[in-house]
Amino acid sequence: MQAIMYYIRQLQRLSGVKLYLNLLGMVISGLLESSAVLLLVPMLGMAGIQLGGNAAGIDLPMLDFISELPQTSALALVLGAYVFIVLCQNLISRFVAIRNVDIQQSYSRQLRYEVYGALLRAEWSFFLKKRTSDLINVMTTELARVLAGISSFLQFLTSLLFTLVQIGFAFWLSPQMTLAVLVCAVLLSVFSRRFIRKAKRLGSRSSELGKQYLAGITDQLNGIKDIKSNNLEGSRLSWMHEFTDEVKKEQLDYTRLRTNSQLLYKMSSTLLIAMFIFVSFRFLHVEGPYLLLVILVFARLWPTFSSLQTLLEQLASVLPSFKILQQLQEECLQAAEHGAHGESGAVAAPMTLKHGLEARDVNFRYNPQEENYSLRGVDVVIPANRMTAIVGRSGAGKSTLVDLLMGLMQPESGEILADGEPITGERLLPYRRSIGYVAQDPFLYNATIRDNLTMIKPDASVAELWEALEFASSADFVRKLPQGLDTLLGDRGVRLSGGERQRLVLARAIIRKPSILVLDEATSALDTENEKRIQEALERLKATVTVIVIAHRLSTIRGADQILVIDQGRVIQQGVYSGLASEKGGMFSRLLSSQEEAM
Ligand SMILES: Nc1ncnc2c1ncn2[C@@H]1O[C@H](COP(=O)(O)OP(=O)(O)OP(=O)(O)O)[C@@H](O)[C@H]1O
Repeated sequence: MQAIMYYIRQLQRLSGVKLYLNLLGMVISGLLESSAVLLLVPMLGMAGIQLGGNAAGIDLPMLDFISELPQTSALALVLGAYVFIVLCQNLISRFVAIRNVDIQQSYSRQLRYEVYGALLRAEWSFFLKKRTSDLINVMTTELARVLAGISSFLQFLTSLLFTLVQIGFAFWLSPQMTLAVLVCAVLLSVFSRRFIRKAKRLGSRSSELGKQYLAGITDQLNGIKDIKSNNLEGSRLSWMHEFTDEVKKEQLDYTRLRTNSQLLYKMSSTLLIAMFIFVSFRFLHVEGPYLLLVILVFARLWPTFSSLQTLLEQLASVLPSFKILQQLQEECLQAAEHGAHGESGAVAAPMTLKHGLEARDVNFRYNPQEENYSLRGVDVVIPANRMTAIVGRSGAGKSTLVDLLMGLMQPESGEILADGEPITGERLLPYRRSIGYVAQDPFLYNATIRDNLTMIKPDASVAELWEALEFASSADFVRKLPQGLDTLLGDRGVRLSGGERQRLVLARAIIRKPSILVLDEATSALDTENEKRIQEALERLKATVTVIVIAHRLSTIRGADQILVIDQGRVIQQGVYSGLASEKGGMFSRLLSSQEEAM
């Protein structure tokens, strides 16, 4: 309940008085509906059924004048009033329904924006610990369930107010009857608490199933090539079969729960009406009109209790989603990067690296509970406007060092300095803005080539776009594409080869004219000719840009000003290509000879 209240308070802050006006509108609508029903009393009276008078305990002096009118005029008046009240009630209902959607959609927009903003502000290590599919699940399914829950909560509040109005009317018609109905309702609600507890349990199961489904299906569709080439279709289908069976069971359980609780309310209402009529008739000897009143009070009141119960069950079933969303927001807040973009989304101006980067006695491990460190006592200086290459065996710690140098993660101990100052706090984002990065697995958005490039520099001119493409040796193939810069990439557009993707990502990294360019295996998928052209371009660039490359193909780093050799998280050799190659028995010369043997 605490989690629900957290989001309701947010909604209240966002919608302010509008929310209360809407609730008031709902109450007025309820009042009008009840008074329309109340008009049945004189109408029935005119039709010869005497509900008024002492027998039924109803006194409507304000309607006495009707009986003094000629019968036709009286009937026309009553019917006209009835139509007018129903019209007003419906107009208010319509207005309230539209306002409700307005309030809920504004809040939905705000909540999505807030949660996504919190996610984007979280540091990189937060994402390393999370499954992407779990985050997608929270951003889609769980968030939608929370919004549906808020809608149920507002409906619950409205129904509650409406029920109070109905109780007021019923009390006026017959206090004893109303009290009796209320006592029965309270007894039943105590008994129905187990339905609510069960709905909550089913809600948790439903959330867990949703999470599992998204994780499974994302994993399998990402690995579809592996599935097809290894002929795993059958086993994947049986996974789907088992999973859908679980979903079916869960849905059936929830439907059973809902229908059981509805059955209980319906049967109890029928039984109670029968009992009241029997007792009134047999022992209290009351008249027919009073019996009609019993039915009227029950018929108006009992469905509102029943709908309150349904709404409570709905609310209980989405309660776990409120907790999941709140937990994610709290985790994001704890993992927020210092100086991360504020609400306005304003971006920091990039810094220019003048002297260089330094890792000072850096130790790092991904999991503080584990003994193994990915980096140990790393002490290196990376001079500005030079090319530094990082080499080593697979799993040596190259990408980890680069991630720390980019300020994506913070060392467990030691410091990363840019021009002698730690890259923490307010300096982090301006520093990160000064970096152009090309990852091992180049990522392009499902958008046009132009959009992919201008995403990094929105004000880039066409000439600048082509300059970056020339640099990355991709201008020729982009020119040949049917729509050139406006060619759509990705699932719905052109599929590029691994090498073409790498070159486009390199063009994107360079377009901002970064002060630091980080290439993590960025030319691994290129043919020799394109790789050579990029090497030459990098050679020209390094006078003005600090270039850091991770390379497996050692032939590509001959021109590097400095090579760092890493093994088991330590920097074990440092120097220029020729010097390291001549250190016999060293790791670098061993890597070199194993590559020469492989050629
Ligand atoms: N997200 C992670 N969580 C836990 N351990 C990790 C994670 N990423 C890397 N490691 C571990 O840290 C060590 C260094 O990994 P890193 O990716 O830096 O190596 P690398 O030299 O870049 O390897 P490769 O050349 O294969 O990319 C490895 O032992 C690896 O298992």
